[in-house]
Amino acid sequence: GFREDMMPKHVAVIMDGNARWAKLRSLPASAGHEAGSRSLRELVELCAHWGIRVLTVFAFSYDNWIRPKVEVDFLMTLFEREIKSQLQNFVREGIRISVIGDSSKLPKSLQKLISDAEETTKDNSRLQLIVAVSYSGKYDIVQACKSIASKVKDGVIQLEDVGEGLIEQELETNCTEFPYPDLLIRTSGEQRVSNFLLWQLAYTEFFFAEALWPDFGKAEFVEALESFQQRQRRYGARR
Ligand SMILES: CC(C)CCOP(=O)(O)OP(=O)(O)O
Ligand SMILES: [Mg+2]
Repeated sequence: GFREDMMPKHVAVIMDGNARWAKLRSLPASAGHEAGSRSLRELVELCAHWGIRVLTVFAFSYDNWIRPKVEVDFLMTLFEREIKSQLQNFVREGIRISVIGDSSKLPKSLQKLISDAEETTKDNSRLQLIVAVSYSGKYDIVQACKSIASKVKDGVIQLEDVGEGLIEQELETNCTEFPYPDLLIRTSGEQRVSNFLLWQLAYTEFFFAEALWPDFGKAEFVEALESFQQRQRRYGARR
């Protein structure tokens, strides 16, 4: 079993395998994404129950825009439906929702829904759910560099002010007091980062699960947490 007093503060998840899950059942990808949304609801509940402070999920990468329009449109409507249906639950449970990524490409209605949901839940402090939508880790670092460069150019900050803390403040994960995931889980057997969080994963423990995302439930999450608690994190020191 795992110890509830040694929980990771911040868990990040690359939710992968929805389409394969659907294909195995001769269903369309949309059925896989529907099933995947149920997995996410369950994981949010478990994280809140176990006192995990931040859960960051990769819901749609910037690269996913190249998918068939019918699938992208479905995912956008799924995001809207899920935010609408979960908002009161988040308010009741003390869950804050934040969205990171290039929102300019999202439907205007979804952009509005996101900013309203972020505003409505901004003071909730039990669990922060950060949903990466149209997100790219490299883009996040580029936009932070541009912001810092323009501040130096305008004399707002000096060159010697540029350090890890300033970059942390300029990245899109500046919406949380715990920007560095302790544990990254990727499902479906893939073992890569896929341009998710990059700077933030500097000392993160990785756990790769064989389960397809719709099949990732409590038992699979417990297995990842137990593995995490076996790890001896050294941050560069000798054993
Ligand atoms: C959009 C993203 C959460 C979808 C994850 O599942 P997927 O569509 O990549 O599924 P496959 O890896 O099985 O193709
Ligand atoms: Mg995939």
